[in-house]
Amino acid sequence: MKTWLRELPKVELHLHIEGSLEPELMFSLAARNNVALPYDTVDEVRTAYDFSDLQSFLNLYYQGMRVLHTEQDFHDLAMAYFERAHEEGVVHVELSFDPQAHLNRGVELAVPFEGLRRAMRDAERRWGMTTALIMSFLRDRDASEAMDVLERAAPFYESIDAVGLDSAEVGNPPAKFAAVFERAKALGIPRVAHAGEEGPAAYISEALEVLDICRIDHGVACLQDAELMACLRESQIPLTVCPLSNVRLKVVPTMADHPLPAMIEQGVKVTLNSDDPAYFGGGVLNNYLACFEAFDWDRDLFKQLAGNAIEAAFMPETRRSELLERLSTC
Ligand code: HPA
Ligand SMILES: [Zn+2]
Repeated sequence: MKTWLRELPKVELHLHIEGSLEPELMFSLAARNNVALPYDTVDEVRTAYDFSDLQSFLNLYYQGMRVLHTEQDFHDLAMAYFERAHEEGVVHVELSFDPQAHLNRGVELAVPFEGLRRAMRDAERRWGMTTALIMSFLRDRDASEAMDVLERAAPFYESIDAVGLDSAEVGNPPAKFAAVFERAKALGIPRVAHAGEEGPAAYISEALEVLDICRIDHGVACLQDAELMACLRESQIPLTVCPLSNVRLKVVPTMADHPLPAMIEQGVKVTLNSDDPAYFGGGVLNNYLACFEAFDWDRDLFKQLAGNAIEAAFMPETRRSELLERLSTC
């Protein structure tokens, strides 16, 4: 099954590229850019990755990304991830990044855009891997800052496949960003948002109603609300679920407690993703394997989930047909 899962053509829809920064690369970029780290060894970094909730993770996530300064740094970060993903049988990656977390420490918008875009072109050339780019807003900062970033990103609109919403959820409901998402819609940019990770089911409903999103990131709180469940079942809006992330951030106590089986049983369109692979125990394949170990799912179910991700992806229809065809022969 492990070999079969590796060979299954997998699509990743929920990946924070800054969360793919492995400690080894963190040290080499720190040396390259003369950034002091509060750790002496790679092992010390890994030991620090013991989180009690989303905020305790975010503190280290924002600290770690301070080693990223140049276009080349963002390129190298993304290429290192694409190479690992390729080895895991991932054929399409939708990576999100947090421009505000870089702007706020003096790294201009063009730096991540150009570094990531170059890596995306290189991944396509080297492995035939297709990719999409999601520009995410930090929900724990003012909406006016997000609006400003959206306007300043005008030279890069051709490079943006969607906008997203991430960071500390509780107390920062989707409606706070209504105007920003309305502006993105007017610009013709698709929209996704984290909702129902640590926050309540009401945030998922609000994100759907107020932000007019086409995908929900996480969404694991949906079972709290029967009306929302009926809406998710009928609309078949995709949810990008990240099971290992949910365990590491104590959204659920263990894999065995994860709501994924109940969500699938009740007809919700779910996909499996890694979120922040360097911090949460691995990439997409490890998330598939963890589900196999916890739930003993059969090949048909994994094919259904991989197919959901292909259907939910931002990709040309020719590529979608090609991947669905490949999946059907697995
Ligand atoms: O898991 C996450 N949740 C919210 N924001 C994030 N930003 C990076 N990872 C995450
Ligand atoms: Zn996320």
